[in-house]
Amino acid sequence: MSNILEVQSLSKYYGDKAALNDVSLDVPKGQVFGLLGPNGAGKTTLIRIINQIIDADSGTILVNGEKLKPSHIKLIGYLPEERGLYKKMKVGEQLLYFAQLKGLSNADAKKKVRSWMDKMEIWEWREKRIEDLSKGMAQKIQFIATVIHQPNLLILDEPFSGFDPVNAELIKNEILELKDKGVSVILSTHRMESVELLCDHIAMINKSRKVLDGSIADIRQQSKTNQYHLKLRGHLADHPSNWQRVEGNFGYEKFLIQLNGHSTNQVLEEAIQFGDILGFEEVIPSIGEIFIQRVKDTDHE
Ligand SMILES: Nc1ncnc2c1ncn2[C@@H]1O[C@H](COP(=O)(O)OP(=O)(O)OP(=O)(O)O)[C@@H](O)[C@H]1O
Repeated sequence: MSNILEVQSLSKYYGDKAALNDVSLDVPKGQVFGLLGPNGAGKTTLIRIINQIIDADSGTILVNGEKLKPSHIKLIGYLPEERGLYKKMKVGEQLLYFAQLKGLSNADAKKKVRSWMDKMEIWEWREKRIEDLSKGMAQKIQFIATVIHQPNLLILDEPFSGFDPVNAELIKNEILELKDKGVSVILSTHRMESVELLCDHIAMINKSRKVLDGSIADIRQQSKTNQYHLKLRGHLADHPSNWQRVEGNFGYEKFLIQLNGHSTNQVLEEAIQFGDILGFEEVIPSIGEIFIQRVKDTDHE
């Protein structure tokens, strides 16, 4: 599979403080790529360099195998964390303006504005000024402004902020629909449940360096620690000392068990003696848990 974006040994300093330190990553075509990291890690700096808002001190960026150049801006749709709409401008005019700015003809821009506004069921807002919209409504307009010119690469910085759960779901589905059409997406967010739902691949930056990179499936598999959850019916008067009780209500008890050289069958043979087994499954850390662990690990390195 080819990459839409390749970042090679990118560094950026503010004074003598590194915002990005020798960061390299490949964004595969047609995937949702999660760019994660704690506050101040360097994500926005990287995104701004890709969008040619600021320059790197060293390193290279390739878009579709070509060195980053001004004409690439039209291939990219960027939703910045700080939204930038003109407050006094009317919704319809504003979307037309953004579409034309990104190279669409007047006729094409009009068609696209109409179809996106219909799709999002907001055509009746076209005469409203941005300053008269709620935060969530304005976010919808900003999302349309980001995708209206049919970019090949979408860079979305916290795209769900300000949305209620219904609209967040709508935006999530739009992102997946765009992915189905072949659009590549870089998603930067602190919402780990969105990362699990949407991303195929993630990279994590901590303190200006890349500290994790891989497919979600591989990263979760590699983060396993040989632990299992065992659920038994009822209330147990006694249990082995190496079982850690993690939950117990509603007529069952749940334990965390570290295999420690035993096989899963051996654990189950022992468990049968304590009661009716309701469940037994491997503990696979969530991306949120992996994130926290990785930050702790690399903070101490
Ligand atoms: N214009 C600037 N001048 C000086 N330092 C800056 C500037 N922009 C960013 N930095 C510093 O660079 C580092 C990386 O910041 P950046 O905004 O890229 O982080 P981030 O990962 O996007 O964080 P967040 O999740 O909080 O948005 C931080 O230490 C920040 O203080």
